[in-house]
Amino acid sequence: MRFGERLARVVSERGPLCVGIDPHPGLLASWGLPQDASGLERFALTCVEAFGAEAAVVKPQSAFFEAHGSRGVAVLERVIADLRSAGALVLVDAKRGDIGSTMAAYAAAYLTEGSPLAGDAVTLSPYLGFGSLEPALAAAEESGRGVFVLALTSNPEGASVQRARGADGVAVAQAVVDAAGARNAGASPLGDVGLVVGATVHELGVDLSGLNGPVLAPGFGAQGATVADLRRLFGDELRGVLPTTSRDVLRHGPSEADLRAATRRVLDSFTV
Ligand SMILES: O=c1ccn([C@@H]2O[C@H](COP(=O)(O)O)[C@@H](O)[C@H]2O)c(=O)[nH]1
Repeated sequence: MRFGERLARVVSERGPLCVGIDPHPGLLASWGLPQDASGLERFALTCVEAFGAEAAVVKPQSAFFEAHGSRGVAVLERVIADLRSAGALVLVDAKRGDIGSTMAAYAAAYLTEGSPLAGDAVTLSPYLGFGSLEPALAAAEESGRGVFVLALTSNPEGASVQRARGADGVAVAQAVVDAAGARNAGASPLGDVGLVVGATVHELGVDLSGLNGPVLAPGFGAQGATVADLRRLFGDELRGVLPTTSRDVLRHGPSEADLRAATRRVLDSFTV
């Protein structure tokens, strides 16, 4: 089954929430864990136990695993496998983007069946040109996986690039939306090429009506966005919108029960 189909199914079963696993050094400290790969592993596996069977999508942030070197990457590989066994879709947040020939190697790592770093989807940066992502888009299609391409990121610095207009007058972010929509044309219920649109942005300023794909909306809690922002940006019809939060749930650890309860509270806030 394609990624868009699997996503629609798991969201209908579990609700529209993505929870991030972001093992910040400060969180390791507040959970009473050592600042090494063993602390990282304990942190991440606690998350798997707490919400791997709750959240529709879980998003390990690759940077925090890479920061621990090869042992950290080995932990990420285990986390990906364990989350998939728990029934969550795994979105590896690695924000890869490079010239096409190098993208092919990233595609082999993150989007190819049998690779230990391949979850269900990966985040990509289109700022070497959307066309440079072609090897990843092709690999995702081939293996039934998905991608989430940065369109409007949640950080304030993103606007200077993403809101800029090309010679044709079209904003860079709108061009990304349109390119993603073209890849998703005709797919049902959702295409496999999603976008990242931060819930913190002041106004949407792009037309998502032709996307026909999922939208990952980061920025809740720690970055200040609220459920009201979600409705303001995307309207009451949130089909395909996947709010994501990391620290706002993770600060409730290390108790698995408290992490699970926080996950449920956040999900309820989106669905009431
Ligand atoms: O525009 C973007 C794209 C990705 N992120 C990532 O999401 C999480 C957010 O963590 P919080 O603790 O909920 O702030 C993090 O991994 C970011 O790298 C984003 O925030 N904005």
